[in-house]
Amino acid sequence: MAPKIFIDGEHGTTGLQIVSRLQDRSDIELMSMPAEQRRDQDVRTRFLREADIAILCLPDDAARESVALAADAGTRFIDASTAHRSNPDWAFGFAELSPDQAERIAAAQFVSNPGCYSTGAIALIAPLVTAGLLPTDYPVTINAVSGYTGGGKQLIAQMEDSSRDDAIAAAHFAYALTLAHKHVPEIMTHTGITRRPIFTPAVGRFAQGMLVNVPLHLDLMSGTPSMADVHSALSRHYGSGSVVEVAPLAVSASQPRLDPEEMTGSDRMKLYVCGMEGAGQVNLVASLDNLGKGASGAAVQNLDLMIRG
Ligand SMILES: NC(=O)C1=CN([C@@H]2O[C@H](COP(=O)(O)OP(=O)(O)OC[C@H]3O[C@@H](n4cnc5c(N)ncnc54)[C@H](OP(=O)(O)O)[C@@H]3O)[C@@H](O)[C@H]2O)C=CC1
Ligand SMILES: CC(=O)N[C@@H](CCC(=O)OP(=O)(O)O)C(=O)O
Repeated sequence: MAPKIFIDGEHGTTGLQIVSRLQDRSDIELMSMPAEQRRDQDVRTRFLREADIAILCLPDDAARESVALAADAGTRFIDASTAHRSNPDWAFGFAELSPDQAERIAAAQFVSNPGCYSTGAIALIAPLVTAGLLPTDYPVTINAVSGYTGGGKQLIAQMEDSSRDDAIAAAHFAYALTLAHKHVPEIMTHTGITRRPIFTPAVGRFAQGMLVNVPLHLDLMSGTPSMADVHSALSRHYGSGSVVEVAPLAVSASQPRLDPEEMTGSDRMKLYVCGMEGAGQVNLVASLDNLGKGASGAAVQNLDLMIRG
C-alpha cells in the first residue's frame, strides 16, 4: 500500500514547494488538509495520526506540538524547523554527512532537516574535520547571502509589498548582527567544531538561492595542507554521483564571480574550492537553493530514504 504522507504547514513557503515535488507521484498517497482548517488542532491531530510520515513545515513550537500529538501513534516525522536539529534522538537529515547517515535516516522515526545555511556550512566543514585537516578549535567564520524566501511568508511580504508599514526597501541587508543566529548550534553539533563559529548572514533582493562562504588560513589547519589537499578531502568525501558536487579546482579557479541564484530550482548543491595557491588561504563556497537542498528538496530526499527503508 502506498505510504500516506501529510505535510503539516502545506500552505507555507517550504510546504508548498514540497507539495509541488510530490503531487504527481503515484508511489505515495498525499494527504491534504483544506487551507481554512490549517490551524484546527483536532483536524491536524487526525491527519498527523493517520499519516505514515508527516513532514512538518511549521515554526518551532508548532513542530514540537505536532510531534507530541502523534509520535505515540507510530507516525514518522521529517521536521523542517529548527526544533530538533541538535537532538540526539533525531537523525540529522543530511544523508551526505557520513557513510552511514543515509541508513540512519532510512531507519528513523524522527528525522530533522538541516537549516539552509547549515547545509552549506556543514557540507564544507564536516569533511575537513573528519579528514583531520581542520582542528576542532579552529576559529571558523561563515559568511552567507540568501534569497528572501528563506525568511518564509513574513519576509517575502516585507520584501515584495512596499505598502506595508514594515516593508524592506533594501536591495541587500546584513542581519543576525549579534552573531546569535539559530543555525550556529546545529553547525557545531554536526561538524564537531568546539569554538563557536562567527556567522554573518545577509539577504539579497532575489527569491531563491544562496552562497555560504567559509574562508580558511591553511597554516592554521593541521599539517598546512595545500588547496589541492582541501579539494581532495572534499572530493573523496562526496565521491561521484552524489547530490553534493565538488567543482574541479580548475573550474573554481576560473570563476570571476559566483551567482547565488546559480542553483535555483535544483535540489543539488555545488561546492567550490577557491583561493590562490601559495597565498596560504582558501575560500570555500557552497552554492544551493535555500528551498531546494536547503529545505524542501532535502525533505523529499529524506522522505525517499525513509520510504525505501
Ligand atoms: N523558507 C526556507 O528557506 C526554509 C524554512 N525552513 C523552516 O521550515 C519551517 C517553515 O518555514 P516557511 O515555510 O519558510 O514558513 P512560512 O511562514 O512560509 O510557513 C509556515 C506555515 O506554518 C503555518 N503555521 C504557523 N503556525 C502554525 C500553527 N501554530 N499551527 C499550524 N500551522 C501553523 C503557517 O500558517 P499561516 O498561513 O496561517 O501563517 C504557514 O502556512 C520553519 O520552521 C522554517 O524555519 C527551513 C529551511 C529553509
Ligand atoms: C533569509 C532568512 O531569513 N533565513 C532564515 C533561515 C532559513 C532556514 O534555514 O530555515 P530555518 O528557519 O528552518 O533554520 C533565517 O535566517 O532565520
